[in-house]
Amino acid sequence: MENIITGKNIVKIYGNGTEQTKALDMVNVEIKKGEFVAVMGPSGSGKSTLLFILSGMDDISDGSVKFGDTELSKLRENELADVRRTKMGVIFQQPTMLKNLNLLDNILLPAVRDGKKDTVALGQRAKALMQKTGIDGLENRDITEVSGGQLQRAGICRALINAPEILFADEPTGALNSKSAEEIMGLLVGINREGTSILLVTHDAKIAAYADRILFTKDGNIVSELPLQKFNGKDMEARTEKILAQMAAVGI
Ligand SMILES: Nc1ncnc2c1ncn2[C@@H]1O[C@H](COP(=O)(O)OP(=O)(O)OP(=O)(O)O)[C@@H](O)[C@H]1O
Repeated sequence: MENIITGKNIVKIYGNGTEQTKALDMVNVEIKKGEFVAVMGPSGSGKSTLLFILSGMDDISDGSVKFGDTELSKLRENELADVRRTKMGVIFQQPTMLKNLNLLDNILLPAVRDGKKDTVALGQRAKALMQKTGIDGLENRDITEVSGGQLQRAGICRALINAPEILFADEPTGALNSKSAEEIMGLLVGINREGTSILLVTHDAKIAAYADRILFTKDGNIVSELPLQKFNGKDMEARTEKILAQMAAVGI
């Protein structure tokens, strides 16, 4: 299978002068098309930095990141913005939605920015995504009038509106109760089955257990990885145990 993301010798240094932090230190990483990869590791080990770098939201200090055959650092700012908006989706712990727009308009925003003119098709796509994620009927709600779980579902719809090739998710269930978290993970598994690659950052082994492969980070490096079978709705406990055992083995 082809790589959707190839990172080589990635170095990320924040700050300058005496106040420098090396957040990533020669990281090599590959994500295959269609893969669902989770990144786990202690606080400050570089998980979010890796997600920011691989999604082009932040630039590297050294090394290279390719999206397919495209070297991200070689793109002009507007070219990178286009790739990010049309081929990548991002969700965070707390979706940042605009307060003066209803849920539907927030979901449509990346497509409107993309200049897509076929508003009927777009409306239908938004409707289908809202149905799939279980928030149809809430189109006209203000973002303050929905639950955290519903807002995260809207965040997923927004991330998928331009049919991205990869979804980056940084602690997407971190603010949710365990039932909502399970439902969101079920949605992500479904999205992955339909072909969208996923890179998920989490500190929770139960959440990482939905992925096909786990990368473990420590002190700015990937120090270990664990391949799993594709999740088929079973063996959740055994998968979680495996992850916890490997974390203990590598001392994280
Ligand atoms: N904008 C920034 N400026 C300076 N240092 C930063 C910045 N962002 C992150 N860092 C530092 O880089 C290192 C890696 O941070 P990062 O947020 O990637 O870790 P993480 O594994 O995602 O942590 P957490 O689980 O706490 O979110 C840490 O030492 C952090 O303090």
